[in-house]
Amino acid sequence: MSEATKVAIQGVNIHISGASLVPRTRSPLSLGSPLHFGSSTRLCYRPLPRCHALLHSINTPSSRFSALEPLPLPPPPSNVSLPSVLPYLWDLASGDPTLGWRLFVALFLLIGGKAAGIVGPLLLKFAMDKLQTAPNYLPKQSANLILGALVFSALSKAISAGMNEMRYVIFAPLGHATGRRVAVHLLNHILGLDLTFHLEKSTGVLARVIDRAQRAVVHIFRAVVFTFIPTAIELGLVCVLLAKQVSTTVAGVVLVTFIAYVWWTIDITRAAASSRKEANKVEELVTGKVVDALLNFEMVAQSNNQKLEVQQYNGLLVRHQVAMLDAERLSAALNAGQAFILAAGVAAVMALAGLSVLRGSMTIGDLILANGLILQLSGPLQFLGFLYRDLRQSLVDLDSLINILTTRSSLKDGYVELQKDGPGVRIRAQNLHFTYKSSRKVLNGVSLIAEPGESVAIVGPSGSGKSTIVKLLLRLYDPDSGALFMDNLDLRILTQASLRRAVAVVPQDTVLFNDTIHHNIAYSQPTASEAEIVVAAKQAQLHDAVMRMPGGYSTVVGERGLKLSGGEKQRVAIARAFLKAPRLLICDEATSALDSNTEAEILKTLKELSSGRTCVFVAHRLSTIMHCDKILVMDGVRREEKIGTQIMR
Ligand SMILES: Nc1ncnc2c1ncn2[C@@H]1O[C@H](COP(=O)(O)OP(=O)(O)OP(=O)(O)O)[C@@H](O)[C@H]1O
Repeated sequence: MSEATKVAIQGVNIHISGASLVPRTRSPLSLGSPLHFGSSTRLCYRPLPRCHALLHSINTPSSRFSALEPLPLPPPPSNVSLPSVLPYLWDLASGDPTLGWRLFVALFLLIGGKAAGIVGPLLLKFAMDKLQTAPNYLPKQSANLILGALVFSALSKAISAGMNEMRYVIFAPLGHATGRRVAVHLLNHILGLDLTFHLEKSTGVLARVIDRAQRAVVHIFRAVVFTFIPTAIELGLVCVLLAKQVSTTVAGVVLVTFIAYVWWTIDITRAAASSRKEANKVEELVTGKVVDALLNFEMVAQSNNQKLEVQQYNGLLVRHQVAMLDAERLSAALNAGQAFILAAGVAAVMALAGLSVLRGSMTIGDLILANGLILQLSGPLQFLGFLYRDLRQSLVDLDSLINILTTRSSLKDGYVELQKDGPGVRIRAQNLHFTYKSSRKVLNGVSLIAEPGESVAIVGPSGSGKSTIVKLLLRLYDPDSGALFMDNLDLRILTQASLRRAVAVVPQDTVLFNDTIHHNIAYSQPTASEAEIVVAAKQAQLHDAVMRMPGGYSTVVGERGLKLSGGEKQRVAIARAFLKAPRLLICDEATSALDSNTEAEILKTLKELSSGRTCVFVAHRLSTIMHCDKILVMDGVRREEKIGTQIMR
């Protein structure tokens, strides 16, 4: 190799050679002749199995509910106190076009329901007073009036309950829609965070946080809109009524009872919250543990570590049990205390009212009214305690939501669009240095130039940083120093979406979703037509294998479906890449897990795929890189002072 063909590598132990800097002329990919498309391609599809129908339904949201609302949503609350969370939820809910009329109708039903509840005891008092003072014989009209009052006082409870339920039906969709918006927002945010965040967080934990946040929003709505506000209104009405109709002392006793009840509820619930917080934390660990053990079952079984996994799981469950028992003890104290305060309040009111009746300053009707109104309040009060606990729990759950929503990606998105189409892309790496968080230095001055259409191999011992270069090329990380350019544009100024649109990766282990093979191929280009997917599968030499599957392209593959062989999985990745028609193709040890026959076949397909594109091949085997234009040798020796010049042809 002439000196001129060598590409200088700055830095210590990494070198690149250009086997030929003159791009080879490659025959353009011939797509047309062997494949015939059109209506006949539809014959490839067999009837959808049930599971596919289910997956299909997941992808087509009901028309009753809007699909994805435009983002962004309001900034998350600064803390999880109710005064901060409520405006946040209000902002979220106000995006719903039905908010106005739902609020109006709910308010009407709220007032109507509470009024109906209070009218009952009033009618009863009226009937009792009339009966008490009535002579032995009443005219028919008066008797009918009393009977009517008695009947309506009984019916008023049902009217009140009916209006309350209707209020729930009218307002509940808003709570659920807001919960959904939060969950969508959260998943959108999480998927936008960098790889470091995802590597640090367990998948199980993140799934749980999303689930809890969604439920927390629904609970907060239920507690605040359906209980706290209505109960406060009802309390006000009851106290005013008691003061006017019975006595201010009785109204005072009811108020004191209520304050004592709320105080006890808040005090004990606060104490229980820390136990629940601990229980939540451990629950996340428990879920993470189970998901990890089940996802990595093969590894667990191979290492004979079933016992270890179960032991660790049990240890976490014991911690969870302790925290839960603590919370349940406090919950028992809460319930008992609430019942006692309520009973004491009712007893005091009854004693006061009874004395007044004996003294003649109150009628039996007044006593019945006082009793009726207190009982009327006690229903929501008992519910209030339960919902307050729910609310506290929901606020604790929202804590994790805020933590995640306030986490920012360490990679700031760029603003320039990388062209999607073109014959390959020009890559320039300039003196790259990179260290993973809390790890040793991995890249120490890597430089490289690949012209459009050239193929570059990256070789080197395990751990020398080959895949790290791929991650930098995909901008999953930024280099600590130095820069990477595509089409002479720094990756940091490119939008991540346009960069990733122009790049396709065939990894060592292809990720398959538990979905149809059709969906799995289309994953790189979700808008692709059926015909395009079949073309890609044929180009990847996958079509015949798909046609042998029980459901053709509708066969569900992945962990919960049909298992594919290593070679078939790689062909799915290659079909994805064909479909995407990238400017840069990255094969990250794409054939290293395959036997030599399969490898040879896959390499043939990859060669076709790489034609006319810039390609980066990360490989251990010489067979994979023989055809490459340039070879970057990563020297795994980590002594920074070592400078070698190992050139491979
Ligand atoms: N997310 C990470 N956090 C910390 N260290 C990491 C991370 N990913 C990789 N490393 C470390 O960086 C070094 C380079 O890893 P990399 O995967 O780039 O090597 P490689 O050359 O591709 O290895 P192999 O051939 O085994 O795939 C290794 O020592 C690895 O342990």
